Amino acid sequence: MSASKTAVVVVNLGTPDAPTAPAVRAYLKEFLSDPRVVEAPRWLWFFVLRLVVLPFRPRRVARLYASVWNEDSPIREITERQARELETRLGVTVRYAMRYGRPAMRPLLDELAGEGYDHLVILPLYPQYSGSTTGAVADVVANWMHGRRELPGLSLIRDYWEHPAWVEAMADSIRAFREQHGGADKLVFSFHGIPKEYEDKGDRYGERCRRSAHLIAERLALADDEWAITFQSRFGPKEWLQPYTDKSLEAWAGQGVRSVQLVCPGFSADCLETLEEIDAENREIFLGAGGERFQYIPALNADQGHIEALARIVEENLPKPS
Ligand SMILES: C=CC1=C(C)c2cc3[nH]c(cc4nc(cc5[nH]c(cc1n2)c(C)c5CCC(=O)O)C(CCC(=O)O)=C4C)c(C)c3C=C
Ligand SMILES: [Fe+2]
Ligand SMILES: [Fe+2]
Repeated sequence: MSASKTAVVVVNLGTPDAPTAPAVRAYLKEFLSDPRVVEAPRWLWFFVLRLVVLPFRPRRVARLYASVWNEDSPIREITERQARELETRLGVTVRYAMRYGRPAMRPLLDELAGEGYDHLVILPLYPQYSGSTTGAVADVVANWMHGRRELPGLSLIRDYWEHPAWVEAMADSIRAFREQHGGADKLVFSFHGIPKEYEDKGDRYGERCRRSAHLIAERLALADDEWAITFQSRFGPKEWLQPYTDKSLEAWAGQGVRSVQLVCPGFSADCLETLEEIDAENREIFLGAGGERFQYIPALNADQGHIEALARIVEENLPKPS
């Protein structure tokens, strides 16, 4: 047999095709129907999704998407650039897909198999593993493999929050921002939340986020009172991981914290959740509650330091030459 032919597949969460209510509705229907994302009893969620969420949320969310949309959705534009730059750096085929919406994972896996790739390195672009994100990417790969006669070799990069190259890239990016703009009373590490119940049932995502922030803060030699961890993006009436980003900002402003810098180390690309929820909504909350200066430190996106870190992480997962 000839030497193995490897492709890297980078995957991010997903996004609608357009910033319009019908496109957002189609996207949210696919996304929120995944039991990895919403674990409510199926029969109950079937009705709540169709009668409560999908008739109302898409119109509001489409407006938010429109406020951050460029030629395309930022998360798709950035993921595409990341894949292109990673391919140049690695000298190995790198393609990208979205877990929900387009470009979808399954047709890409079919295409790669058809092109004779017999080893796939799957890199979900979530530094901290959660069943609701990376687990959902793994499901697609597992379902795709089910029943196939010829299987490729497979490396699934489960997470990389502890990898020194990634920690260093995060710290370098924060340091560079602070060298240019100065510091703030508080540096806030804001992570996307998950329902508290998922943690109670064994998802250790929250612990990974906390340890992740500690590693970055340690690298920046920050004192304990100079930084904090919060969780954003609550959805639905149940409790999510705490402390909440919006409530914390409000409370700090009331306690005399004048300036904050927010960074979101769980997001490898800027998207609706960082550009709108953090940089617009939470900015307004903090300044409205008496804060004086709010700065958002962008995600690592396609920065050279990020590409270099991802390349090193992938290299450790490439098959050894025979
Ligand atoms: C309802 C449950 C949700 C869970 C659990 C969840 C986990 C989770 N999500 C991300 C990353 C992203 N989420 C994004 C958008 C988004 N997330 C949810 C819900 C859950 N997320 C919704 C409903 C939406 C869509 C917007 C909205 O209707 O409010 C995005 C942005 C995508 C974009 O198009 O820009 C990202 C990225 C993580 C990391 C995570 C758990 C670890
Ligand atoms: Fe989300
Ligand atoms: Fe959000």
